[in-house]
Amino acid sequence: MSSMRSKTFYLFGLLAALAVTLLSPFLAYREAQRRAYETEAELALAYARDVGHRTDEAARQAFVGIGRIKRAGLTDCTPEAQALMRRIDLSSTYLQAIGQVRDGVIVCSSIGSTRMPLGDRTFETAAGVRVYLHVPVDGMGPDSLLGLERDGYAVLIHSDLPVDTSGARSGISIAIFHMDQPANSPPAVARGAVSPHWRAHLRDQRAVTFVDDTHLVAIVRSTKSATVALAALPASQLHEREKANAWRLVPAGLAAGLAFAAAILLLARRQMSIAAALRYALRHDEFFVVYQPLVNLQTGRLVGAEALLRMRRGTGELIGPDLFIPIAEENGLVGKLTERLLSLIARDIGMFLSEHPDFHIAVNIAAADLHSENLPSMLDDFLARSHAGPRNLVIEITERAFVDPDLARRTIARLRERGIEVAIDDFGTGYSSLSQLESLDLDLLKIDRAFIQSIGTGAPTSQVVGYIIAMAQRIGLRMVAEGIETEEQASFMREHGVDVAQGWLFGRPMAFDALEREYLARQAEIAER
Ligand SMILES: Nc1nc2c(ncn2[C@@H]2O[C@H](COP(=O)(O)O[C@H]3[C@@H](O)[C@H](n4cnc5c(=O)[nH]c(N)nc54)O[C@@H]3COP(=O)(O)O)[C@@H](O)[C@H]2O)c(=O)[nH]1
Repeated sequence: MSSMRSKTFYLFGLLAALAVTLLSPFLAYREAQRRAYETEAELALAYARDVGHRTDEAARQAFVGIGRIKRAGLTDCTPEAQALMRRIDLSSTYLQAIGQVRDGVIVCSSIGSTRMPLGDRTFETAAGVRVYLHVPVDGMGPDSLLGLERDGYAVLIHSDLPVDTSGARSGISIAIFHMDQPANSPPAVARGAVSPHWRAHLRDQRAVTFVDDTHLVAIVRSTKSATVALAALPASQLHEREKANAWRLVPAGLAAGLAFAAAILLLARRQMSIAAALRYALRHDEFFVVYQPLVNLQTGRLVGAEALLRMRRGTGELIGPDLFIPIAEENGLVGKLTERLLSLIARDIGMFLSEHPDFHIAVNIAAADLHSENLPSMLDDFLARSHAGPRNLVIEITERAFVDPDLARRTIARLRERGIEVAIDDFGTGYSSLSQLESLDLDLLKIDRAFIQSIGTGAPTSQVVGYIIAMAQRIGLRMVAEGIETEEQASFMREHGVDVAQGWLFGRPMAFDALEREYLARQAEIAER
């Protein structure tokens, strides 16, 4: 069953690796397309904005010019009026001519007294501006000049000026529409192929980009005049850029995908090989136990030790419980490990516990142990073999192991009936609430290392340790502070009424012989005081 689980895990790893390998070129290609679109659309928008600015500037010059003549009150084609028209014309960059209009004909202008018919009016804007898109002038094409007439005056603008974006991409199409032109009518001014239907894509937006069959189109609405400017790049240029991006990104994506897939496979294989190594280690006695001192913070006495399992492979490689306990749990091996742990402790300690009834060994058990019917009898066996009393043993259960609180409560009750004390380990890292904690009927609470390390740092979690202590005191739990590394942390705990501490300040996990020597040395030191 357990080897079945690791095989399933490996199979999942294999499938995940395959999916990543197949997906990565596809995702890289999508990314190449996205980036190409982003770059080309940005470029088209820049052209459209440039055309929009030119259009606004041309309109501004036209209406400022007309306004100046009107304000001067020079209504007839007097020499002063024509001189003013010339000055306006010369000082503007977009106007070809400005003149006075009568019945659709310029009767005099900045370029003289030659009469110039404006031709057929194309449309009239809501603001009362008459727009002539094809002003007929001898020697110029029909679409060369654009006329704008208001209040009896007109300006002529060369149609190329607003749409002449120098240095523009080859194949670019540019157009200007007036908002008052009927839908689907051709643009007011255009360069290159422009579909009248593109304008409808803008709807109520300020700017829009889209791709149709032939072009990538950008349309921008002016904030200053009732016009929209459009720039369209050939779709073939977009596809060229997609291809260029894809040549760079797809191999990189594939390489990253393969590396990721290899990492998944390696992890899956390692999981499988650790599971296999665990089974082998159980058969070939590759486990040993180290003991970390538990010290009374008031007296300095060594009151117990936490037993911590280690695995040393035949190659000498040391594997820590952080790695093998979760894999043992996944592979249904944790019960066997706990059994081995207890028998190793019994072998290490000999008669020590029976000779030191005040000393206890703290043993970690996993969720599966908590739910196992065998646990109490396993502990009874251990106590009997060690000639120890129930007070010589403390069971540490992590908060995360309480997956089934009712079952946990029953097991805890069975242990406490025997006189074995039970501690909640790593408190604060799970989701136990105060009421849950109370209902579990525990003896001890181990404050997690993470909270201890935040003491004196000013981090938000540094407050939490005070709340945990107050809560434990309120429900009558004794406390053990784990991971004490500095004198400051130890003093904090002492001052806050925490009885027992564990951590590198007092000693790292060690062999039982070393622990025994440490115990005797401390006892002698205390006796001498
Ligand atoms: N179910 C079982 N779980 C076990 C068993 N043996 C260990 N474990 C659990 O594995 C986790 C890692 O344990 P370990 O690598 O042994 O680390 C312990 C200490 O070495 C470490 N520690 C102690 N003091 C300090 C310190 O001052 N600084 C620091 N950085 N680390 C310190 O903490 C670990 C003990 O933690 P805890 O048990 O929460 O008191 C760990 O979760 C073990 O519980 C086993 O046999 N079965």
